[in-house]
Amino acid sequence: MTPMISIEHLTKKFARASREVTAVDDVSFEVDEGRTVALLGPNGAGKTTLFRMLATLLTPTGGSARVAGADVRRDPAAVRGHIGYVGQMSPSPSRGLRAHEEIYSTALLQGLGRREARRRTTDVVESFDLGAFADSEVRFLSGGQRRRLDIAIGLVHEPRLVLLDEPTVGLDPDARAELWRHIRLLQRDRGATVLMSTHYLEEADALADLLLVLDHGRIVTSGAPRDLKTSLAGDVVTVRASGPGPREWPTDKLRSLGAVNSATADGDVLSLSVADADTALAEIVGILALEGADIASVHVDHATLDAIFDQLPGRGAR
Ligand SMILES: Nc1ncnc2c1ncn2[C@@H]1O[C@H](COP(=O)(O)OP(=O)(O)OP(=O)(O)O)[C@@H](O)[C@H]1O
Repeated sequence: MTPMISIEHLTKKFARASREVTAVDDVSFEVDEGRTVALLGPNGAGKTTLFRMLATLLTPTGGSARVAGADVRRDPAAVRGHIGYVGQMSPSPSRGLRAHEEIYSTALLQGLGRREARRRTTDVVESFDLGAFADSEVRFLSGGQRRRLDIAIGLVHEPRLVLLDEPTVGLDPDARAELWRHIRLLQRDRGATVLMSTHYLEEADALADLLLVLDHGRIVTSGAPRDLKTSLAGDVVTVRASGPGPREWPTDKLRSLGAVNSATADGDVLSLSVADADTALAEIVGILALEGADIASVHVDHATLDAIFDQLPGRGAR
């Protein structure tokens, strides 16, 4: 099956007065239809440049990018027909247009007939809860309202590939939750493929089934959120003993378990580093029970994506 996104050795250099900047540096990856992929990376990592090349708004300096088999350089019109792109910056509104008119005119521009354009406009106004300001002129909308409108405009023609560059920036918690729900529906009900960038790790964790971490234009790590967390960070299990008296924790036995990376004891407290607490906990508690340990509490700190980010090369320098 043709992948929805196929990128090979994609490179973009910008010529600046004094030097050349390589914004995207020999990036290759594929995304199958129906997946949700999050691009993570610090400011200036190259995320927006990558999106803009996929959206045919920037020409690559080297390598290739294809969307549903269509090449961004050779067949930009076909690429545009497949994608909905919501950039970081809102396009300037057409003078005097109201929110629902802006959506409708975009639907017409995308080649939909009038009746279908009207139906889809009503659909997105409803699903993005834009009713309260659908009749307002676009230039009078607040930043968050404008963001929701941009997203509705990007989705009105029901694209197969949705490109969302930091979609939840500026949204209040309700609007953000609503957008999360929408992204999940896009994937579940319509089988859409989503490529999104975000600075919110919990957002990537909640929505994406693959994370690509970009730094200085290159992919520095990639994988499913759960795999990255267990392989790079791991969970910490803390066990506290109850009652007074000296403790003899069975640290050697615990260390011999495949799932346990390390076990250290300090008085009443035993600390274990494990790849995945959900699967390791039963064995750990089983050994402690066999050894007659008096357990007062067991606490699990699940690995977070922040921990992975802290480990990335050059992280501390920024
Ligand atoms: N039009 C341009 N001309 C020159 N340099 C550019 C241009 N656009 C981007 N760059 C440079 O390319 C690099 C990557 O920028 P890009 O906007 O793609 O990063 P980003 O990961 O999207 O950052 P952010 O998280 O801040 O949005 C930066 O060094 C940026 O200054």
